[in-house]
Amino acid sequence: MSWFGRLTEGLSKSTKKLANNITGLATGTLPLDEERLDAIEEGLIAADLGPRVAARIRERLADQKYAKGIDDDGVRAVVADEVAQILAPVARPLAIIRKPQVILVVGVNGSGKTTTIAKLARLFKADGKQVMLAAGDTFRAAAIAQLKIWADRVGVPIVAGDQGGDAASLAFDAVKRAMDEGIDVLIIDTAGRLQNKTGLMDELAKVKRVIGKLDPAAPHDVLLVLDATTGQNALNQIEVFGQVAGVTGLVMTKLDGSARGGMLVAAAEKFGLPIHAIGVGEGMDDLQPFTPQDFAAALVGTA
Ligand SMILES: Nc1nc2c(ncn2[C@@H]2O[C@H](COP(=O)(O)OP(=O)(O)OP(=O)(O)O)[C@@H](O)[C@H]2O)c(=O)[nH]1
Repeated sequence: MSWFGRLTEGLSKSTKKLANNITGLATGTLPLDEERLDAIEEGLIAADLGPRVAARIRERLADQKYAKGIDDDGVRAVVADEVAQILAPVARPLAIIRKPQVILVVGVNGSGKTTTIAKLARLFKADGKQVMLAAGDTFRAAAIAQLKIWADRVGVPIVAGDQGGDAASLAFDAVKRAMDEGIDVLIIDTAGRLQNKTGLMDELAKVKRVIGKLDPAAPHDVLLVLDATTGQNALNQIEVFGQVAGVTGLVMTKLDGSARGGMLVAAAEKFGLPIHAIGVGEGMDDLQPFTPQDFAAALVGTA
């Protein structure tokens, strides 16, 4: 199946929810009165697009241009167009422009961090880059073991230590090795214990400080992996990790398991952070960069 096909299929729960919320509110040739505009705005909020995006769309629908009336397809077209406009500045693949480019990957446990690292490694490798992984979640033995399995499957080297080891010194060793071995992209996993915010903050700050000794500009990217099924909670995570780790970009996983895909639009509008890739399934090919128009058309069902 094509990426667009997988995107459409993956987003189907979110599309259905959005359609249910805004269909039948603009029938006939009547102008959109306040009541209908209210209902559409509420429907968009209930589909997780967030109050600010909903208000923007309402404003456009209330525009004089539509005074003669608009039908459901017309409403959908406006929603899709606005969504595409909001996503346009943030839908950006992660560009590899340094050598080595050091990417720190953060996020709570279970968000899809490990598999995202593997999928990104595969994408970069397919692009001809030399990729290396570092098992920086030294807190859990399972995280180290999992990342080793993925490194093996993707066919890239990995720097790993023992459980309980110092994440910063492991990251330092990995950056050093990447420099010595002419690696293009180093992807460093990190622990995701959000429940212990101070510990996490200290650890991430130390990792950044220590690798900064080898390359003051490193890490060049701090990627936050978010689980779309967590809805509003994902927005909170952007705030918390933004403060703790200085997030530079997002990857949103599990859009296929969620009816809350509208949240990606809310996140884009609220934070303006680049969204480098989205995940719409468990398969290795199910994580990809995306185009705003395709995402909007798939989400709103105008494709
Ligand atoms: N349906 C679906 N599942 C996904 C997606 N991305 C990741 N997963 C699954 O989510 C589960 C958790 O992913 P991991 O990569 O292990 O998550 P993690 O954040 O590293 O979790 P821990 O290793 O437990 O910290 C796995 O079963 C993945 O296959 C996605 O886009 N869609």
